[in-house]
Amino acid sequence: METEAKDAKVDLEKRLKELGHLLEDSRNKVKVLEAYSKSQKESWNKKELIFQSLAEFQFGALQELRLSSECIKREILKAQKSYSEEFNCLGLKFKKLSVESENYHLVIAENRKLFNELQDLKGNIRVYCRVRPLLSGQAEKRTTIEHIGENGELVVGNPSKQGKDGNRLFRFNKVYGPNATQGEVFSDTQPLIRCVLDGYNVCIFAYGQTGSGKTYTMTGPNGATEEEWGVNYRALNDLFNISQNRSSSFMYEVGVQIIQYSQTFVSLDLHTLGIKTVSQENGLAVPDASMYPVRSTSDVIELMNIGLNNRAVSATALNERSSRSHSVVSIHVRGKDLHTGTTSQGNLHLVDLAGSERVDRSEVTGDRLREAQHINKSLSALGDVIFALAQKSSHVPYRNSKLTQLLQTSLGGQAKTLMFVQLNPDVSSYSETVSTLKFAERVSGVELGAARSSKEGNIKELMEQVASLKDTISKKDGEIEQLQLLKDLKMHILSVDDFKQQSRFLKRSKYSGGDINQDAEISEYGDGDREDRLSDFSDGCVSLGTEPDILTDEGTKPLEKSEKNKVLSRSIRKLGETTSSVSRSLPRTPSIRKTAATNSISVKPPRRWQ
Ligand SMILES: Nc1ncnc2c1ncn2[C@@H]1O[C@H](COP(=O)(O)OP(=O)(O)OP(=O)(O)O)[C@@H](O)[C@H]1O
Repeated sequence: METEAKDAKVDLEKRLKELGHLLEDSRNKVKVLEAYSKSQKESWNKKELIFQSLAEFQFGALQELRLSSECIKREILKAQKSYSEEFNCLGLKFKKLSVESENYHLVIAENRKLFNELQDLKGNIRVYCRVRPLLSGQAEKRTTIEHIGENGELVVGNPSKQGKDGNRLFRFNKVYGPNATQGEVFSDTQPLIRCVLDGYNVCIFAYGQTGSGKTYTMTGPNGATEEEWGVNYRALNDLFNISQNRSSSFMYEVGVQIIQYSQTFVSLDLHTLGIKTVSQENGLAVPDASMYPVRSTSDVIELMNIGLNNRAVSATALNERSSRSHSVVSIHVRGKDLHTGTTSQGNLHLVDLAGSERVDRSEVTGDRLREAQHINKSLSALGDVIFALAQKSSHVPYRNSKLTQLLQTSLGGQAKTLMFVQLNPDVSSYSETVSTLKFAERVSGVELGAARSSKEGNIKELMEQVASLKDTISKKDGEIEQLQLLKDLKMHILSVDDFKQQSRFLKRSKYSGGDINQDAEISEYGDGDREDRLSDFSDGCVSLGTEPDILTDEGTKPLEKSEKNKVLSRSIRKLGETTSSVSRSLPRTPSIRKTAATNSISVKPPRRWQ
């Protein structure tokens, strides 16, 4: 038992020791845990502080946000208010605009008419003279041109006579010196292009000795840049640009015809002249006389280039690239007014004539000589045709020729014609220069007789026309004022209608215990006053669009129909007087007639042209 007790004691001591170790371990663990929890606590405290400051910061930011959102709300309300005010204002302006736009088309039509009249006043044949510069090979030579005036004067000096005795003065509508650019030359032609779109025929010729710059003026130099473009390209560009700008009110169809009068035609008699194209003669792929629909300048240029490349050209001693044929580019424009449905047809003919030449100087022989003689013959025939037509002679030579027919349309009163007279300033060309100028002087002299008399001799007639134009403008102003008044009346009547309704409502509310002051306020606008104002308007005006009731002194009851009609007819009569006096005072203009069979429009020229 003692042994057992000893063993048990040893066991117990052993266990005690183990327990002591365990206790020690636990104490250590407790210490570690305490340290850990302390550090955790510290970190939590730190985090708490951070959160707190963050929360404070966010709270502050929130406050700021709230303030700014209130500010924004206020701003939005303000903006909304100002928007609605602006919308109201815009609405009013829009109303005004819509009224004005109704008159816009009338004003545009009037403007077009006045523009064409202005062109008429300038005469239906204009002759512009262009002196080309001396070319590099001619730089040493002397010029025959002594003076170019601002108003179309040109003085040419005879190189074989000394001093002023050899000088000769010519007068044209305009003379361009050697430094004139292609753009400057076109600027005076430009107004005529608009006429084509307004249904007129316009014919632009270039005439002059070989090598004097006809092709340069009409087309430009070979491979021309946009700056160097001649009248043809610029005219087409303008034509398409203007038609594009008018596309909201007009629809245009443009067709092009290119006719090359080849050199052989002159050997046929001009009597039997048919349109012969190079293609028909040489089997080349060039446009014939049929019409090609086109949509843009480049379409036309493409066609013209094909024509140009195949134009009969050859070198003479005077021009290394001389045109041996007449070239006519005809642009046919059919327009339709989208508002009225009326149609019009205008044509633009661009004619580059073959150069005239003195056979001995151009050193041509054989076939070329025959050709030159034919060209000269055809140009002198052209002169005869122009004079016969311009002088309204009953005997027009070469009546059946296409060129004569073209000229007939151009000079016969329905068209505006422009002739570029080209000059080579070189002294050796003096005699050709003088004969060209004499030809041009005859052309401008014959037909411009009328135009010039309106410019110089008949200043009185011109003054009268200007005065009547001014009169028309002031009448138009009056009309606009009337229209404005009508608009005001309409607005006024609408507000009176509102007022009527309001008044009825308030009267009703008076009996049902409405505000007496309000009624007193209403009666201040008394019916008599309203009637006065209305009768002021109804005397001078007629209603636009929907017809408002015309009020009697009861204010609410419309006038009897007959009475109303009386007021209206009085107003219409008054307005009619204004418009008829406007139309009476309008100067003579081409009248547009609708032909029943074709439903197309023919433009009757003013009498001065016939
Ligand atoms: N205003 C100008 N500025 C510069 N060069 C010009 C001008 N006018 C003509 N020329 C030049 O003069 C030469 C002859 O011009 P162009 O071929 O146009 O004459 P043309 O009258 O058409 O001749 P033709 O009747 O023989 O065809 C060309 O080399 C052309 O480039």
